[in-house]
Amino acid sequence: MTSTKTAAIIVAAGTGVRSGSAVPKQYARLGGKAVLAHSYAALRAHPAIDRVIVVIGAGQEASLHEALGEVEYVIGGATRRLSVLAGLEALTTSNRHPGLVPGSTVPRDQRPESADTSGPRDEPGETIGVERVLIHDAARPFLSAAVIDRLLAALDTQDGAVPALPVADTLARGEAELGETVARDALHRIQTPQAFHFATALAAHRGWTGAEPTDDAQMLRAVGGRVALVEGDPMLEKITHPTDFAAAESRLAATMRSRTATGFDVHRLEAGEELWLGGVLIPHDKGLSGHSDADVALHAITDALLGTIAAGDIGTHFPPSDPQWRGADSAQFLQHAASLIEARGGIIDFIDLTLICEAPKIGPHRIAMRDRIAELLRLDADQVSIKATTTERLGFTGRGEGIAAQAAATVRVPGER
Ligand SMILES: Nc1ccn([C@@H]2O[C@H](COP(=O)(O)OP(=O)(O)OP(=O)(O)O)[C@@H](O)[C@H]2O)c(=O)n1
Ligand SMILES: C[C@](O)(CO)[C@H](O)COP(=O)(O)O
Repeated sequence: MTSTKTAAIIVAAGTGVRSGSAVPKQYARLGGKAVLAHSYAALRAHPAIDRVIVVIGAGQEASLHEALGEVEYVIGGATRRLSVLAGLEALTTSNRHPGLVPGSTVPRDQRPESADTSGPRDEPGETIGVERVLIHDAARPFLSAAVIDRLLAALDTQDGAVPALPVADTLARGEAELGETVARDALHRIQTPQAFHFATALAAHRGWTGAEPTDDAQMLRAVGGRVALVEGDPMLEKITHPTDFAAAESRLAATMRSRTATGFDVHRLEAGEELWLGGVLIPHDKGLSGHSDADVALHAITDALLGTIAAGDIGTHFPPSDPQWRGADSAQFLQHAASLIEARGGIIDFIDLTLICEAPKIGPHRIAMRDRIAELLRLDADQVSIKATTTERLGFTGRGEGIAAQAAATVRVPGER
């Protein structure tokens, strides 16, 4: 039994018709990663949120995996409301396995049309202690911790809370001809995440019989819930139309600061060892010895990544004296460094690696290494560069006693907001 107090649902099951994007807009790239990856990272990184579930469309599993790796998800429905309901129902179960499906607590006639109900579930009616839930559009990628803080604070006294922005333009009715002007003082632009006490949100969704709502807060109000308005954020604009992507890129660029750092590592070549380089096993008469699997390339890149956020070096996080790292796969060190950057809202832009050795020849393995490093860091292949050089038979690399690697990493991290 888990004890989730505050959970988040990201609805990402839409097809994004209005965006004109070739792929559903939540999987389109923004600042080097999927739109959804920004929303997910923001919720995952918040210390008060202990469970995040993504609601995806049927058949979007591969896109989700490419964007986020292994995460908890559920299949949504034909409308945003039904997708939210699928997420809420999933939170009534304790099973957190990726691919979790909605539980049997949903009356048959209220189940999301596309929901697969064949998977694991808990007993009907069970709730597992989720007290608060944040419901967020994947299509609103730039979510700050400050907005989440304001929403959760408002839940101390209210049933729900939504981020709101004032309306700056004159508002009027009319079709082709201008009709009456609408007073804008009491109007707001409502964003997500929308925060609720879980049981209230679940009841409101399960019992909904009205016309298709545009958000969750109006469903809360329909059952008598009080919903607070908290200060929204212009960064939280939803990506809806084609021009919104360029606007989002500009907003992102304005808040991010570029950082570059380097990493350097050397390991000894010895007979009887495997040769792991760049996450690839390379046939050679000698292999590298030392910390973990001694993948000098991944170690140099890990140090470069850690350097971009001033988070020490590989030894700080994985001390060589700790026996648990003996023979370990260095891929986990690389991914740990990437996860620290992601937790700070950072984006990895580019990796450049130079291997320094007389043998083996790196050329035949360059593509495999590039693709493996890109896969581990969830980058495109053209964001990873691999070069090699000899030292003209000079020094320890020239004598074939060891291999050296130097790496540079460029990332963008959020500035002050
Ligand atoms: N059946 C649906 C429809 C929408 N959404 C999600 O709800 C959020 C807000 O909806 P919207 O911006 O309207 O997204 P789409 O429905 O994908 O866009 P469009 O209406 O242009 O097709 C998006 O993150 C979208 O993925 C969902 O989970 N399930
Ligand atoms: C939920 C929402 O983002 C709040 O502003 C909005 O209502 C979604 O509307 P859409 O028509 O589904 O994009």
